[in-house]
Amino acid sequence: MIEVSDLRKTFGTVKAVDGVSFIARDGEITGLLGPNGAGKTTTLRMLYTLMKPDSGQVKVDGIDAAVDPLGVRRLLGVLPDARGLYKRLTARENIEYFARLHDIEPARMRARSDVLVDALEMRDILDRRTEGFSQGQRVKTAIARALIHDPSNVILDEPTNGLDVMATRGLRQFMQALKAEGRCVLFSSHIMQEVAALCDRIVVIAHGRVVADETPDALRAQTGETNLEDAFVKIIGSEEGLAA
Ligand SMILES: Nc1ncnc2c1ncn2[C@@H]1O[C@H](COP(=O)(O)OP(=O)(O)OP(=O)(O)O)[C@@H](O)[C@H]1O
Repeated sequence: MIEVSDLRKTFGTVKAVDGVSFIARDGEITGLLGPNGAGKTTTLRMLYTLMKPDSGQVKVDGIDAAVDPLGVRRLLGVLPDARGLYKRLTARENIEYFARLHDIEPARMRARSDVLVDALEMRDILDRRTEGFSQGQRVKTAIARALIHDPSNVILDEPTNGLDVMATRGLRQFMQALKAEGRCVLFSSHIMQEVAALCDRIVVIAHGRVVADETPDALRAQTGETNLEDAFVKIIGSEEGLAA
């Protein structure tokens, strides 16, 4: 479980994250939804301890990220916005390198790698150097690498960015499987349909603030819109009105 309370981060005069609080629960998919520049990536970076918040608290499975950042990292599998593969290495080598960083013994690493490679349908690219990989192939490799230590919490920054329809479908099924395994899955997106199709809970973020935190059905009911995209526009629109 990931608990975020009153998280804040300012860059110069830009309040990128301005008091964000929410809970992402185990066995659920939580979507962080917001327009470009809303503060999603900055929020996620603070969650996975890449960036220090100005204030506020992040807890993963009860561990405070400010007190024990390494402990938190062990509990997280992260697909960062910069996928950051080692391009001279093959997909397999990228995955194995992360396994070694996590001190996973070889037999366990092979077993876990096999599960991920099959689930992500990436056996055909496993022994190719990642240089020249398509977006979808890069995302698959980065996800396999991120989950090699079997983390109970999974954070994915815009996972379907740049993926085609088939790759997106595959990734959605994969995320649903992670949920079915009881993991806490948190991902960011600016695409309403994607969030609607996947999430148990939607945290809408605009101008660095949470403007809604609901189930998809509650979001529709709250805004009086049956179409989630209209609901989203209404929420973001009214927030912009408030901010003006
Ligand atoms: N390192 C940085 N230095 C200066 N400003 C930053 C930095 N990182 C983010 N920002 C600013 O903070 C705000 C939030 O950015 P962020 O990347 O978190 O948004 P986002 O919701 O992830 O957007 P997108 O969907 O476009 O990726 C933006 O105004 C952005 O320009």
